[in-house]
Amino acid sequence: MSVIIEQILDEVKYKLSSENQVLFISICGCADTGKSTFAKVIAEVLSAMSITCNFLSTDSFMLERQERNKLGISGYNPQSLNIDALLNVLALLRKNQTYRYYAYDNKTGRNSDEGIVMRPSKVYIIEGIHAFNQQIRQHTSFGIFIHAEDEILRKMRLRANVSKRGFDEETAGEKIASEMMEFNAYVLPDRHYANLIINVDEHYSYRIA
Ligand SMILES: Nc1ncnc2c1ncn2[C@@H]1O[C@H](COP(=O)(O)OP(=O)(O)OP(=O)(O)O)[C@@H](O)[C@H]1O
Ligand SMILES: O=C(CO)[C@H](O)[C@H](O)COP(=O)(O)O
Repeated sequence: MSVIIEQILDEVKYKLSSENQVLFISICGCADTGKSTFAKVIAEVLSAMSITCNFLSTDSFMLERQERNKLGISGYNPQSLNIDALLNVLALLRKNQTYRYYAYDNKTGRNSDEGIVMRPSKVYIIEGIHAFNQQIRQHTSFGIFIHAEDEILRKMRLRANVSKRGFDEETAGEKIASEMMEFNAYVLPDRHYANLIINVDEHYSYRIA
């Protein structure tokens, strides 16, 4: 992991010095591959080096779970994303404006009522299953895709459906097959846009692909 973080740090430092503006990094990949955990680690390491960094999940701009279920779509379906709201936020952040957002909570399937204030920073990490959306890509300078074999992705989802989402063992596996079909159709093809592809295993061990 530390070698990967070092590579990302080098890239961030280079981009910050050459682009001289707010830097957006994106982290994309299948559900539960550790994107938000990875984003937090990068943000902490950068902050420790006095490079201010915040992160934002595209989940916070998706239809809530109940609405997706009503439409019969998973989060991977682009129809689930409020792209205009997300683009407005990126425009605000680029102008160094403070922004309050309502984070999506996988346990409740809803956005939290309590806002999180995001203060201006030099680097923003946009992480989530829509982080490589075509219109988001226009704003990002460096894209990371976290990937694994299909079987491992299913295992991770099953485990997180219990531990992170609080589903019971019986319902935990119900939607995985249809969700994976939408992941393969809508998200996976965009991995080609990544500057860095990282493979993850079921123990959250990361290596550069
Ligand atoms: N390095 C790690 N070591 C151990 N467990 C981890 C690690 N990274 C993530 N996890 C666990 O795996 C689960 C998924 O992680 P996380 O929420 O970061 O994934 P994600 O890709 O952001 O998910 P989402 O689909 O909500 O975007 C969580 O329960 C988290 O605690
Ligand atoms: O959208 C997803 C997959 O479909 C992602 O897992 C996202 O984190 C939100 O999903 P969920 O409502 O299933 O917790």
